[in-house]
Order: sequence, then structure tokens, then C-alpha cells
Amino acid sequence: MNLQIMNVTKEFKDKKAVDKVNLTLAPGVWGLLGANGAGKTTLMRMITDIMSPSSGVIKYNGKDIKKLGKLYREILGFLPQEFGCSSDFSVVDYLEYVAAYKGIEKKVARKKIAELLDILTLSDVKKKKIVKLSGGMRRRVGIAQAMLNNPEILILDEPTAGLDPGERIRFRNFISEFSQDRIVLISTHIVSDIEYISTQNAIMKGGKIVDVGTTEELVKQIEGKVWSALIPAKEVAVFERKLRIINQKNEPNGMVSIRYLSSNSEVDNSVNEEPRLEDLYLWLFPEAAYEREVK
Ligand SMILES: Nc1ncnc2c1ncn2[C@@H]1O[C@H](COP(=O)(O)OP(=O)(O)OP(=O)(O)O)[C@@H](O)[C@H]1O
Repeated sequence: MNLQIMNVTKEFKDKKAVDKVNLTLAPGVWGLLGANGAGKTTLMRMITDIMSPSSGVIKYNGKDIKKLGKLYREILGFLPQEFGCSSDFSVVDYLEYVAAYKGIEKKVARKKIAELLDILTLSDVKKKKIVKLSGGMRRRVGIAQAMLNNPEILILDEPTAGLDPGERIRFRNFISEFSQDRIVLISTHIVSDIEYISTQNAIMKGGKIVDVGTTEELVKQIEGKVWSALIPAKEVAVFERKLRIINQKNEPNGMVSIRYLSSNSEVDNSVNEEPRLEDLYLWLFPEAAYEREVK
């Protein structure tokens, strides 16, 4: 099974949101990483056939998804970024409604819904109206509706937004298990949510895929560029101006330990650290560190 994105471009009036993207997705979990405006949502909308490319073609097992039409939608599950069912439905009524819409037999749907409610820890709120749920719960209802038809291709746009740490861990384990023989594409700003479950990652910048690889392969390019060091607390502001500090923690005796990115050691006592995917993300998207702070 594969999904080929072939020379796909999407142009809006004055903006090329996706620019000649070529990518072949094989079964596994795919992380789609990129800063705000990189083109992730636009690419996902084209993969789900909600939006048509300005040029290029997307093929599922060698066949144009446009020509597959309904057949393609039957094997597809999608959680849109803006999923926020504002109707008066209860959780279970909503999921039954979506299942009927997707043409899933009632008995099969009931069993699947019960299973998903359990896995996504929504059983206790299944009779509650969706509008009355917390943001994290609503997101999980969104994940459930995307998975009702046991999709071979599952596209999740920012699935972990609003989930608490426990929910995140459950989500990761669940997706890892689910992705056997399926293609799962996840876009997220929370790099740690895909770092350990993604089989491959694709990095987008300015509408283009700039890198593809496993987490281990990708972080190799910043090996030797991630450092930790101890600095006096009173000098933090000075160091902040000259270094790309990505983490800092207060230590005893008026010292602060910092983790920073640089081609060379910039503080005497610096020690090289094992690079992580988040380090690479911040190396490629320095502005993201600022975005995180202001959010
Ligand atoms: N319908 C549209 N009309 C005009 N420009 C658009 C439209 N949709 C997206 N864009 C622009 O295309 C670019 C890519 O947007 P897109 O939403 O795909 O990025 P993204 O990587 O998903 O960002 P985010 O993480 O913030 O959702 C942005 O500059 C955006 O403003």
C-alpha cells in the first residue's frame, strides 16, 4: 500500500501554500512537521481530497484519488484542524450519525463506537452533549469519528492539541498499535508527541518538503550542535541575547543549567548533548521557540 504525492502544488491568489511536493507514504506513522504557515494543513486537505491541487496528482496504490472518489473516501479517516462539532448531538449520537453517513452497518458501528469510546476514555461522557465537553474531550471525539471506518489512511491535523499529558501518552500508544499496515499522517507542533512513534518524518518549510527521514536520521544533522552548560543566574539575560537557548532550569547556588543550539561551544563548561527531534525543529524553525512562548 502506498500514497504518492506527485509534484503537488496549491496556489491561492497571491500565495503558493504548497510548492511542488513529492512524497511517497508507505504504511507506518508519518510525522508532518513545520512552523505555522508551512503548508501542512493545505497538503493534508489535498490528501483527503477536500481541496484540489492547482497542479500535480495524488495516487493511492497507483490510482488517482480523484478517480477513486467514493472508494477512496471509504478507506480514509480525517481529523481536521478546526474540528469542533458545535451541534446539539451527544457523543454517541454524533458518532452513530457519522457512522451512518459513512455507510457503516449499524451493528458494526455500535461495536466500533464502544471500542473507540473505551480506548479514548470517553465512555463516561458518551451521553453528554459535545458542546459541553472540554477541548481535550472534543478533540478525542474528533479522533474517534476519524477512526470509525477502520481507515487504511488516517490523516490527523494537530490531534494532540488540548490533550493532557496522560491523554497524550494513551494517544501515542494507541496510534502506534493502530498503524500496523496503515498509513497514519500526523501534523503537530508538539514534536515530542511524534518523536518516538513516527516511522518517518517529513519536514515542511515555505510550502516545500525540505527533509524526510526517521527521527534518528534527521537528528544526525545537528549532532554536535546541541549543548548543555551551567551559567550564573544573573547572566542569563546576557546569554539569552547571544545564544539560542531552548531550555533553562534553576540549579542550586545561583546557577542555571541551559540547553542551547550552536555550531560551536559558546560557554566554557559546555557538554555535547544527544540531539532530539525538538532540537532539530528549533534549529530549522528558530521562530518556533518564540511562538511557543507567546502561545
Ligand atoms: N484559503 C486560503 N486562501 C489564501 N491563503 C491561504 C489559504 N489557506 C492557506 N493559505 C496560506 O497558505 C499558507 C499555508 O497555510 P497552511 O494552513 O497550510 O499552513 P500550516 O502549516 O498548516 O500552518 P498552521 O500550523 O498554522 O496551521 C499560509 O501562508 C496561509 O496563510
